[in-house]
Amino acid sequence: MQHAPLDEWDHVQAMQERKALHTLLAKRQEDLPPRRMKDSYLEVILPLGSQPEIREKYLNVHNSVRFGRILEDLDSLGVLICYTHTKQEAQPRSPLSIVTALVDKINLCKKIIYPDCDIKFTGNVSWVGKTSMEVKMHMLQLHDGDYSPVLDATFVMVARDPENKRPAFVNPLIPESPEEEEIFKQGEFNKTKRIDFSTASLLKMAPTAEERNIVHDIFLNTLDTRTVSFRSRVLPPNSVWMEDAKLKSLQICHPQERNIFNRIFGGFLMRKAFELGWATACSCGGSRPFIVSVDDIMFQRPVEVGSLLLLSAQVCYTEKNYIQVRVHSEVYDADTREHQTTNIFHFTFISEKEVPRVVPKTYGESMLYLDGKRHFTATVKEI
Ligand SMILES: CCCCCC(=O)SCCNC(=O)CCNC(=O)[C@H](O)C(C)(C)COP(=O)(O)OP(=O)(O)OC[C@H]1O[C@@H](n2cnc3c(N)ncnc32)[C@H](O)[C@@H]1OP(=O)(O)O
Repeated sequence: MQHAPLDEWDHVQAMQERKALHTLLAKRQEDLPPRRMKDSYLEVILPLGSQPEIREKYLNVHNSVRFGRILEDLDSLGVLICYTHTKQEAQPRSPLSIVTALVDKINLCKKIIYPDCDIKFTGNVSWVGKTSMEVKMHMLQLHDGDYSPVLDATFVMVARDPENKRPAFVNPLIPESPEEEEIFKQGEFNKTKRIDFSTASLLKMAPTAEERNIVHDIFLNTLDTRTVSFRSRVLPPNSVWMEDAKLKSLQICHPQERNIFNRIFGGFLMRKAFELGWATACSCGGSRPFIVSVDDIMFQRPVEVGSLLLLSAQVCYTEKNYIQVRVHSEVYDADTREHQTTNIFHFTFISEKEVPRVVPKTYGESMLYLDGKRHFTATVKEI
């Protein structure tokens, strides 16, 4: 007789139980009671100052807080806020499976997060579509009796049915004041902006005339004036070829990292991608990089337990002390030998020292360079 491993059996059983929750789903969004922004507002304290025993998990070797751990906490809080928004008092359990679809933006206004001061997270649902919810979160840290801001984050979560197969409706959101109307409108605007940005993607459209000139100038700058051959390329001073500014890693996705739907946690994926991105920025820049901004992390596909997760980090663009890193993650199915992209991450770092310029050699690298430049320019406008 064959036995299913105990943990797997637990999840099979849990999924069977979740199937029964289908009857609790709303048929139309209008059947769900509207919510206010304050209905989903949550405040959570991470007591790093008052409970030293939890510090170890958060500590990095520079005696500050590991940003990857903060990404995990933001992901969990975002999901909790969405469950609060969609909570029905009469239902003992929520029929919804809420998943992270996108990290729109995380902007940091502090370079260092201290490992021995309490942290406060706050957040609420700021915009709602039919099945998606935008969540705005803030993180503050306690110094001399006052909480001061560290970062602002915007995530998009999507509600799915109990088996995580189809989208499910969420409660409408009603803004209550002119300020809330403004926040709601911003959510609407963010949605359009995301569509525009992805339509103009360099994977779908040719670069603009200005961008083409940039690429051509870089190309001319790398030609060997002695041979005047397209084939021999020379690296300009204070520069590094893009092909030498990348790192790869492999993760085996163990059951320990799964969420209640038996898929890998978005927060875990973000932490792993961030840490590889940081290491790449560190080895390219030659000094300690600090995270400034995270943007446009799309969770295109869930990552199954047991997957082989391949992460590739590439420095795409540098300017003065800034380093723009793109991390591509894909799962490899050893049985079918197929690769599938699951996420693309964009991180902006600032280094202690000025960093070398990265130089693309191929057309594909040039497109990554321009994409990195676009992300960097959008980030710098906001910070
Ligand atoms: C408690 C445990 C959970 C913890 C959280 C996690 O760790 S979750 C684990 C990490 N995340 C994941 O594994 C998710 C992987 N991705 C997916 O499964 C899928 O890509 C997805 C469910 C997010 C979206 O799938 P589809 O694009 O097929 O969905 P569909 O077209 O029906 O759209 C559903 C709603 O999502 C919105 N939507 C979809 N992709 C979006 C994106 N990138 N940015 C913004 N919004 C998006 C749509 O506008 C729509 O909203 P409207 O209907 O409002 O117009």
